[in-house]
Amino acid sequence: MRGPDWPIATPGQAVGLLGGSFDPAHQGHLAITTEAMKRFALDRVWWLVSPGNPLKRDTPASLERRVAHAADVAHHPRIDVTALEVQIKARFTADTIAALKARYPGVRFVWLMGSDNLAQFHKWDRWKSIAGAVPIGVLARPGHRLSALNGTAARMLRHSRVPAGLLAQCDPPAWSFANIPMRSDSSTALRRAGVWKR
Ligand SMILES: Nc1ncnc2c1ncn2[C@@H]1O[C@H](COP(=O)(O)OP(=O)(O)OP(=O)(O)O)[C@@H](O)[C@H]1O
Ligand SMILES: O=C(O)c1ccc[n+]([C@@H]2O[C@H](COP(=O)([O-])O)[C@@H](O)[C@H]2O)c1
Repeated sequence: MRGPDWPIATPGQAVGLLGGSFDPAHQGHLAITTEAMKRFALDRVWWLVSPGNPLKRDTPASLERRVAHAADVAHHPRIDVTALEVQIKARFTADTIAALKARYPGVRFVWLMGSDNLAQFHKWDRWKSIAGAVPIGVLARPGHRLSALNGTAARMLRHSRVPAGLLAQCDPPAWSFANIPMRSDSSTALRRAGVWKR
């Protein structure tokens, strides 16, 4: 885990950004990250442990605890666990992406999300400008495949769908859907099972 410093990326590198509450991080996060690296040809993935999802009402566990636990789960040489949105002072993804693109010119950022988030994407703040700013890699999640592919965002962006292997090199708007072996892990289930207490 990198503390308050900034992760390293050099121009031309393809860096996936997996934003999330990570309340707590789980094996599903790790699995989609390693699949995303392979399928979307990413050099690294940064986990952005968010101060709070603007669409969620519940208060998550403390950021410090979530980051520390995520760093334990993401034991991988090409994953950086960060709290960059605190450093950037951004709550909305559109602002996070704008700040990272300004700070890392020439780095090819790809926004990653599970397909549950694609189904909701049209409700995000400035979602069209996000789609115009970075390629988006979507990873299949149980129960959210068809709803995502038939949802508002997927339909409006239907002409921008590209093959997974080309995604990171495409200029946005560009998105790709990876039909990975699906995993049922979820933070909600871990909280409900009492494995993680807020
Ligand atoms: N099992 C999974 N399969 C595919 N994508 C996943 C999976 N778990 C999490 N994701 C994706 O990882 C990102 C971060 O997820 P998040 O931290 O909210 O975990 P979560 O398990 O979805 O949490 P919660 O149950 O609290 O909503 C989101 O884009 C989410 O869609
Ligand atoms: O910017 C938005 O409007 C927005 C709305 C919903 C979710 N997000 C981001 O999507 C990521 C996944 O959120 P979550 O809480 O489902 O893990 C995380 O980085 C959030 O900040 C962003």
